[in-house]
Amino acid sequence: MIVLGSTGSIGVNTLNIARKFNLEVEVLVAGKNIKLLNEQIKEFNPKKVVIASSEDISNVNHNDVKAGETAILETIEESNSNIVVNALVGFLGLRPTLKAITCKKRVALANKESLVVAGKFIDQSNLVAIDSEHFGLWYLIQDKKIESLTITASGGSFRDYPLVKLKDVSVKEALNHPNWSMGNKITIDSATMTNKMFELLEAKWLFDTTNIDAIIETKSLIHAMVNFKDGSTTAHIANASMQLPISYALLGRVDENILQHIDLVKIGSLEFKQIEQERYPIWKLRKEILKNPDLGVVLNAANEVAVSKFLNNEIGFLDISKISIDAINKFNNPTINNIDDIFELDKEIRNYCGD
Ligand SMILES: NC(=O)C1=CN([C@@H]2O[C@H](COP(=O)(O)OP(=O)(O)OC[C@H]3O[C@@H](n4cnc5c(N)ncnc54)[C@H](OP(=O)(O)O)[C@@H]3O)[C@@H](O)[C@H]2O)C=CC1
Ligand SMILES: CC(=O)[C@@H](O)[C@H](O)COP(=O)(O)O
Ligand SMILES: [Mn+2]
Repeated sequence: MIVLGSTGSIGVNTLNIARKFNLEVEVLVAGKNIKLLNEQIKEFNPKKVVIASSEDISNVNHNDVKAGETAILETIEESNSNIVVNALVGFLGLRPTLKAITCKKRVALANKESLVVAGKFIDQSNLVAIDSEHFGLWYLIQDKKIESLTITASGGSFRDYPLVKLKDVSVKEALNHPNWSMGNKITIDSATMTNKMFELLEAKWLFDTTNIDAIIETKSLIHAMVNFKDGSTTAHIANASMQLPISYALLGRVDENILQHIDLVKIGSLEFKQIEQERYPIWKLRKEILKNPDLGVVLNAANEVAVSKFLNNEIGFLDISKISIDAINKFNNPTINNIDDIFELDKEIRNYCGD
């Protein structure tokens, strides 16, 4: 397989599954974490390696190392592997997703931003999403009449903070997710609830419905629920680990044990809450965005600029959602007729948001 983003949270979990099931790793793609990449090279012996910047090539212990986005695309094209795990973060993941599809490879897609911005142009016939909630939905959906889908949110790092404190929170506090250990960008997206907005769009494209909502389940043990026409609701319950969704994406079917079952008696109780707009202002956009999914391009670009500024201590936490909402108000009716329009609009919005 090809692992794009091998040194990240999903990348490392993917390699844990590759180790467990003895899967061959043909290509590793990473960014700046050369130390971890070298350890992965030693263990998995890939044929090719691609990194973000040519400056780091001499530090990589491999004789076939290339750098940059074009090298990622060429390497996908030249590889023999049938499966591409896309665990890159952000808009950067879109071109590799499109390339892997064009090359008729199976795409194990953690890079949800690909679907958020370009869902309507993405051929899903050989694509599996790696996202805990969507895995849960897939697991639950059966051949019965469905009324609606529900995904859960943890509520993120500031779920229990007094609202008045939110304007002064630090980057360190924002990166302290209550239940999941993930990369920085998605952890901030969880804290603003933008991750859940992305996931509604992701679900819209994956399951072809806008009859989908989210609620907070504070322990992240229930990942998704399906409400059937007959009045029953089923829930997907599993420990908070990405190893199960990744295993299914890589293997198709899993009969071995991957996770420990949850001991409900030990857990004792679960708590559910509404997603409140006062704490998560981005949630005001929910109906508008589901009605016009092309707005995913606007939300994604503005959010990427804002999250990067926040992580660099250039703006406060509450400014992230303000920047996204402002961009949605400004570009409220985008025209997207083809994939090139997405790249154009993405650039325009980044400019507008001061990238
Ligand atoms: N983490 C999770 O549990 C979940 C994540 N996702 C989605 O999966 C995707 C990945 O998330 P996550 O693993 O948390 O993110 P991380 O930030 O942990 O990992 C991102 C990976 O991309 C690499 N990378 C970044 N920039 C470049 C570049 N220019 N060229 C090559 N490689 C690059 C990083 O390299 P390096 O670190 O070496 O710089 C790292 O390997 C996101 O879209 C996220 O929304 C979805 C569900 C759950
Ligand atoms: C693990 C996973 O799928 C993440 O997308 C997770 O859902 C993030 O947590 P939040 O529920 O806080 O957004
Ligand atoms: Mn998720």
